Amino acid sequence: MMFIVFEGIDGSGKTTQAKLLAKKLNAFYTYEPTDGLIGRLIREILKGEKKCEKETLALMFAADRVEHIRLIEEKLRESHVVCDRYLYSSIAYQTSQGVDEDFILQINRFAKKPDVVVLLTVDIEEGIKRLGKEKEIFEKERFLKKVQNKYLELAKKEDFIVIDTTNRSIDDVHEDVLNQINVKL
Ligand SMILES: Nc1ncnc2c1ncn2[C@@H]1O[C@H](COP(=O)(O)OP(=O)(O)OP(=O)(O)O)[C@@H](O)[C@H]1O
Ligand SMILES: Cc1cn([C@H]2C[C@H](O)[C@@H](COP(=O)(O)O)O2)c(=O)[nH]c1=O
Repeated sequence: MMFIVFEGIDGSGKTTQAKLLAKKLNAFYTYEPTDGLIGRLIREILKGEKKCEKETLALMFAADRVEHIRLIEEKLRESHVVCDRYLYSSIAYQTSQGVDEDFILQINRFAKKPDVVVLLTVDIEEGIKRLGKEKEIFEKERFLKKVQNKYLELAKKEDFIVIDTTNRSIDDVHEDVLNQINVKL
């Protein structure tokens, strides 16, 4: 069974594409931050309702992931798993916040390596337009530019599938995802 991860900046189309792929493969769809105890607290911080140090937030994402990996491993016994954000979100977003990369890698050293990572990119302005009005703390143009650059750096090192979604329909991107995943397998 395959563990497939979707990554990309806010508004790049991850949730849309991860759900379409999961449906196509009859796979289990899941996401981070999770709906668990720690994931719910993280979402309050992302909305700006609560505040903490950036290192504390990095630790919370890692703790949420520890819990999540149990579920992923259980599901992988019976089906493919498609995960909307994972470890690479921590590397891209938390280093862009100024957290030390080695610290992030250390606290995530338990993380199971995915079989395939699909990085969706988008023109930053288009991505922000797709998100509508309610903004979370990371949904700012300059910050997302930095995050996308970090993702592209990781993509080269880790051999991700990279698909640009700018000015492309959801169906067109979905076709591309299917074709590129087939090539990888
Ligand atoms: N290729 C596309 N063209 C136009 N709109 C799109 C495209 N893909 C997704 N959208 C729309 O953009 C919005 C955000 O999409 P989606 O939730 O999939 O992005 P995301 O990357 O998961 O965002 P976030 O990280 O903020 O959750 C949705 O309204 C979705 O329908
Ligand atoms: C897993 C993870 C997520 N983030 C950030 C990225 C996004 O801005 C939000 C999650 O929002 P989404 O709309 O559900 O995609 O959290 C992060 O900074 N670090 C992480 O590890």
